[in-house]
Amino acid sequence: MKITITDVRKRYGDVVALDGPSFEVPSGSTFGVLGTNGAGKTTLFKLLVGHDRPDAGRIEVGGLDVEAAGHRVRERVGYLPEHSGFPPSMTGREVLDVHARIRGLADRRERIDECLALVGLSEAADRAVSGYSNGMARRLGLASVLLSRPPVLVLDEPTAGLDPRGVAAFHRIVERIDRETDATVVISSHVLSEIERLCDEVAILQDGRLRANGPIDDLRRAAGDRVTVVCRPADDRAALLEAVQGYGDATDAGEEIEIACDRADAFDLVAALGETQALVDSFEVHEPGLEAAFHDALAAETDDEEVPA
Ligand SMILES: Nc1ncnc2c1ncn2[C@@H]1O[C@H](COP(=O)(O)OP(=O)(O)OP(=O)(O)O)[C@@H](O)[C@H]1O
Repeated sequence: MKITITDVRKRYGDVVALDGPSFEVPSGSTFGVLGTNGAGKTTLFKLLVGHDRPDAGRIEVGGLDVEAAGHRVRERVGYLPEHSGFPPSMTGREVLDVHARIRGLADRRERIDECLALVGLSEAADRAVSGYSNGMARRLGLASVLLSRPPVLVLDEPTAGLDPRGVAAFHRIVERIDRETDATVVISSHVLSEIERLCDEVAILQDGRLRANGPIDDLRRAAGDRVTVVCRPADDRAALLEAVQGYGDATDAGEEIEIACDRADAFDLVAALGETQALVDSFEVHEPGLEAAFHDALAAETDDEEVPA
């Protein structure tokens, strides 16, 4: 089910939370909304699921206007908010039973079992939620969203605060949903690698504005002229930093030094590193990823701001 966002604006007092982004989420895609803190991701999701109204602009889900069609849109969209809580004394199964009853599901028992299995909570289903880890609670939240098989899933920073195992488990579930259903899945995150792993397309927001959007492969290709050379210094890191000056933007990244440079300059840099072997233990050249596209998108904005009106 396609989602269309057109020139959506939202203010909270003096704060402009959304400043007119327009983009489409293709039907059946797994779509990432990427942005730093305060970029407007949660605001956009609240408008998308009808929990709040835009000041201007329009959002359509499968051709239905969210503002005009209210509850008909909410039936189509399963929303996992950034923070959700459950009554701690209830078991996971009881929580899902309440949600299933509210939605009037006919095949309640079977569907609850299916959703528990899908999120890997079958064995923990009859334990009190108070004993669940953060990761289990998030997966229970996802199960509650999946119960009514909504054609659109909106997941707001679903892995925030989870440990690496919890993140990996959540990712596997999203990948399975992507493989096995036609659902359109919209996920927000500020973790680039997560979006890169899970999503086909992305919209990058900053300060409420759309900075870039499209298939991740296209954004990567657009950023393709930049590569990152990562060096592990021998003893004298200051001398190495000095030696790489002029080839690109060098960053002291803990144990390593990263030099972001044009592909054309990378050859000269690698040759120079070869000549200064005493300074370098090892180096690698990294091809551009979504990270390069993200930084390009944000840097383009900084450049715009530097142009006098
Ligand atoms: N109810 C509100 N009242 C006042 N300001 C708000 C409200 N909700 C959001 N904002 C502001 O709007 C801007 C966008 O916030 P939003 O929560 O949508 O960003 P976000 O991208 O989800 O950020 P995060 O990654 O930190 O969750 C921020 O400056 C935020 O402080």
